[in-house]
Amino acid sequence: MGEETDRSVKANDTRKDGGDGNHVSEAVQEDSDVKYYTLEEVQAHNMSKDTWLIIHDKVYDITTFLEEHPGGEEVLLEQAGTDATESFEDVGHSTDAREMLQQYYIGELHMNDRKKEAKKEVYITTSKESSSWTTWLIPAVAAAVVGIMYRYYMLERKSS
Ligand code: HEM
Repeated sequence: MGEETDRSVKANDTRKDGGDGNHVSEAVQEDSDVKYYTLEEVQAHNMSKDTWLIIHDKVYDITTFLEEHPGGEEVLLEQAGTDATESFEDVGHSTDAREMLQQYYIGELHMNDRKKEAKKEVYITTSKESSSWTTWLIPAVAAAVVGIMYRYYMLERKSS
């Protein structure tokens, strides 16, 4: 496994990318212990003696788990070296199964190889916008004032 260790990109190894070392971003420094693997590297581990797969952009070495998998070794080998997120989710694995994943975690899929998720629409609500209670309270108070004035006006007219 020496080869992939050498090729794998360490999160804080920015100098490799031609950086001058002065521009190491804080976000990258935070998880400097995390190991990043390219899709190509993961794909190389596609056999029963050496089985990696990707689930939700995390890389797992499940070689020792193959025989233990309640769903059988076959299904895992079919996914070996690939992104198995969809198949994993399709089965509807239990919370226990999800917790088991941690034991086999070896790193993260490199950012460049991550599937671009459909852009999530993010709505930022400011105090001027609709969620504020003032949006309905002000018209309600205005309507009540107009109603009261109208009643007074009618009473006034009747009495004169
Ligand atoms: C390391 C990753 C995986 C772990 C830790 C894992 C774990 C488990 C566990 C604990 C179960 C028993 C049922 C449950 O608790 O949900 C199970 C069942 C199963 N798994 Fe996985 N699994 C993994 C990956 C996969 C993948 C990638 C596939 C699909 C290709 C798969 C297919 C199945 C199937 C078909 C069953 C049997 C479901 C049934 O009989 O109802 N698993 N798995």
